[in-house]
Amino acid sequence: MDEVLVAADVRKSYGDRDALAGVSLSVAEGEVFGLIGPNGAGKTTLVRALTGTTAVEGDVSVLGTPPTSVERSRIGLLPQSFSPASRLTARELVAYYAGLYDEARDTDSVLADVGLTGDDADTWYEDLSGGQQRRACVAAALVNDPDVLFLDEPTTGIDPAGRRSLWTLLDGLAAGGTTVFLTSHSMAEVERLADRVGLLNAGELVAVGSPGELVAEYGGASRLEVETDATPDSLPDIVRRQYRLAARDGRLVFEGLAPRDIGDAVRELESAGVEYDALTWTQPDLEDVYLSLTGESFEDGPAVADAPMADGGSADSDGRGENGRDRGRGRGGDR
Ligand SMILES: Nc1ncnc2c1ncn2[C@@H]1O[C@H](COP(=O)(O)OP(=O)(O)OP(=O)(O)O)[C@@H](O)[C@H]1O
Repeated sequence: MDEVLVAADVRKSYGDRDALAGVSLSVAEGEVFGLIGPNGAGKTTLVRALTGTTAVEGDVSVLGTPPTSVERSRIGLLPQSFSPASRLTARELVAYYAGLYDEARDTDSVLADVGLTGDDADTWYEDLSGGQQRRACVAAALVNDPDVLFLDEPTTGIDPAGRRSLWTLLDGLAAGGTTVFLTSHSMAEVERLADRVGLLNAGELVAVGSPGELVAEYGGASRLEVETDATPDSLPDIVRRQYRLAARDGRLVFEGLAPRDIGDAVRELESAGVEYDALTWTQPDLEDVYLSLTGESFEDGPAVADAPMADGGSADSDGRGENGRDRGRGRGGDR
């Protein structure tokens, strides 16, 4: 398969700060590549390097040529910060961008793809909600039916249903051969969409692989968490010898417990007279990979995942992301 995006030892510094400290990667045609990493890791700088909107050291090629030489109509870009004229309706905005290309998709059909129909399409940009504005911006990036689509945090501020419909849209585009380079703070989004994921930390790409590969390598083991006052020390020796036990966040944890062994572990607890309020079996996911490789925890603040974002995005109202996992408990230092 052809390599559509190639970065070789890309470096970018601002003063004495290295935004990119020698990043190399390649993305194949039709691949969805998800870039994750903490705030300030260099994700937007890498998108800018790949789109030729900032000068960098090292080699970058897009569709086989330097990014500044690629035919404009073949690239779609949704920057992280995009502030179109506020006194245009969503329809006028998309039509404006359509007019920049010799050939473009039908404005109404692109608006429908992002879920902006009826009155919303004829509402001034400044009067749309934050999520509707983001949808309009996604539509503007799609209108030229690009071969390569760069989306820098595309779903920020978009509600869960809107995110899912956008994910379906991106699935369809990738299936049709569009190469998608996506940055996101939503691990659920990246796990759901990306064929491969790169984790950028302090300007360095510290891991690249499919979500499954990364989870297998860095995600740690599955575990059973028991809400109880019991601690490992309070359990009989025979149980302590048989299981890898830990006490964490006020819970008793059976580390590395496979689903088929849950019943036996619970029977052991009951025969030891342990009282518990709840049991949760957890399989590691991309969030665990992120935490283990960045050393962050979700108690560190709103830097990651679906936590509230400065530009208007927000966590689901109960603080849980799309995968329903509790974001409130810090687990980064646990493994
Ligand atoms: N124009 C600039 N001038 C000076 N420093 C900059 C500039 N753009 C980025 N930086 C710095 O480069 C580093 C990487 O920034 P970048 O925006 O690429 O991070 P990011 O991973 O996209 O962050 P976020 O998740 O917050 O969007 C940061 O330390 C940032 O302060």
